[in-house]
This record gives sequence, C-alpha cells and structure tokens, in this order.
Amino acid sequence: MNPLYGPYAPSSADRSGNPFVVCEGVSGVGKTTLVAAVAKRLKAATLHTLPEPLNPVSGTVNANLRPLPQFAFYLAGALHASDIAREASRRGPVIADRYVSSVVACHAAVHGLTVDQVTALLEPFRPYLAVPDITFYLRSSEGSLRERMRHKADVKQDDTDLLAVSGRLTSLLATFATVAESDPSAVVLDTDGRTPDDLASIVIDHLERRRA
Ligand SMILES: Nc1ncnc2c1ncn2[C@@H]1O[C@H](COP(=O)(O)OP(=O)(O)O)[C@@H](O)[C@H]1O
Ligand SMILES: Cc1cn([C@H]2C[C@H](O)[C@@H](COP(=O)(O)OP(=O)(O)O)O2)c(=O)[nH]c1=O
Repeated sequence: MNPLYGPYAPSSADRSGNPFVVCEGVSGVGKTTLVAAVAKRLKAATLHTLPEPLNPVSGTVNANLRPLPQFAFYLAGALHASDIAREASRRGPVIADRYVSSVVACHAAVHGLTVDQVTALLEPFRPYLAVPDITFYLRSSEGSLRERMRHKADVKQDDTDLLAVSGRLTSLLATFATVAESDPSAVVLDTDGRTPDDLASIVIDHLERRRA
C-alpha cells in the first residue's frame, strides 16, 4: 500500500493551468541564466533544487556523508522543492533550476551507480513529487562549457570537480542522457551559439505550442 497518506500526502495541487517548467543540465551549461530570462518574460516564480534551508549545507553533506544518507538529503530537497512548486503554481507559472532529474543524474554519476538503481530508490516517493509539464535538458560542447565555467559566479567544489575529476563530465552527460530518455516531459536544448535570450524564446515557443 502507498504509505504517502495523511500528513505524508502532498498538498492538493490546484495549478489553474499554470505550467511547471524545469531546466536541467550540468553545472555551467546556463540553467540559472536561462531560468532568470524566462522567469522575467513570463513573470514566473523560480525555484532551485536544492532549495533553502538545505542548500547551504550541501558541501558539508557531500564531504561527510556516505552515499545513501547523501541521497536521502538530496531527496529531501526534491520533496521540499515539490511543495514549493505546488504552492507557487497556484499563482502563476513556475520554473525550476534543477529538479528530480538532477538528483538522479548527479547522484548516479558522482557515486558510480546506475540510473536504474537510483531511480528504484526514488520510486516510493514519486507520488509526492510534482510532475513537470516540460523539462529542458540543456547541452553544450565541452569547449563552451569550459568557457562558461570560467565566468560562472559562485563556483563550488562540485563545479571544479566537473572539469577536474577524470571522467566526471563524461559520466554526468551519460546519466543526464539516460534520465532524459525515460522522461516524457523531456526536450533537449542545444545551447551552443545561442544567447540566453534566444534560448528563452525557444522555451517560451515550446510552452505556447503545448498550450495551443
Ligand atoms: N547561452 C549562453 N551563452 C553564453 N554564455 C552563457 C549562456 N548562458 C549562460 N552563460 C554564462 O555561463 C556562465 C554559467 O551560467 P549559469 O547560468 O550560472 O550556469 P548553471 O546555472 O547551469 O551552472 C555564466 O557566466 C553565464 O553568464
Ligand atoms: C540537485 C543536486 C545537485 N548536485 C550537485 C550538482 C552541482 O554540481 C552542485 C550544485 O548545484 P547547483 O547549486 O544547482 O549549482 P550549478 O549552478 O553549478 O548547477 O550540486 C548533486 O550532486 N546532487 C543533487 O541532487
């Protein structure tokens, strides 16, 4: 029996037709910039996975917890992000900078797990997780990524590791691709040679076509 009832049940989602949009991809690919550009044009609420109050302790958690408790920590972030998304989508569109796909893809890549194993662990919590209408998986060449990373604000240990730890970028690209393949909301967005504004127009076009 599904144990997510009573106090464990998700709050009712009266989204009034407001879209829940997600941007995914590796660090430095341009998620935060695109989320800000789309939010400005759509007057959408934004959220980030990991949300507050968990976000500031992620470095300590990554450094000190073994893989399973680390997963539980990021899962808590996704569950809380779902609550934030449900609440905000009562009032208007919502766009998220990372969400459940990042939890699966990052955790699998960092700990050398398969996407299937991490997905199985997540499965009992699915009924609680708000379902995105559309998830943009941002991609870029390694050259563009290195260039963007040089200018990125607030670079953390995971960001440095992405390009410094041997095989990390390759495995993250692979886990994101695997997650995208089984995501019915997935749209792959190539970002090379496109400005944040170009990309925001593409995102908004997709949303308008979905509504039509
Ligand atoms: N489409 C783009 N073309 C060129 N540079 C970009 C683009 N999108 C973002 N950037 C730049 O790349 C860097 C990383 O972007 P950011 O949005 O912080 O990435 P993420 O949130 O995916 O880590 C920033 O300096 C940003 O200005
Ligand atoms: C959401 C999530 C992020 N991460 C990692 C990915 C990022 O390298 C790092 C910080 O994410 P984030 O703050 O979104 O930074 P960025 O702007 O670099 O995308 O945390 C995980 O390892 N597991 C997760 O579940």
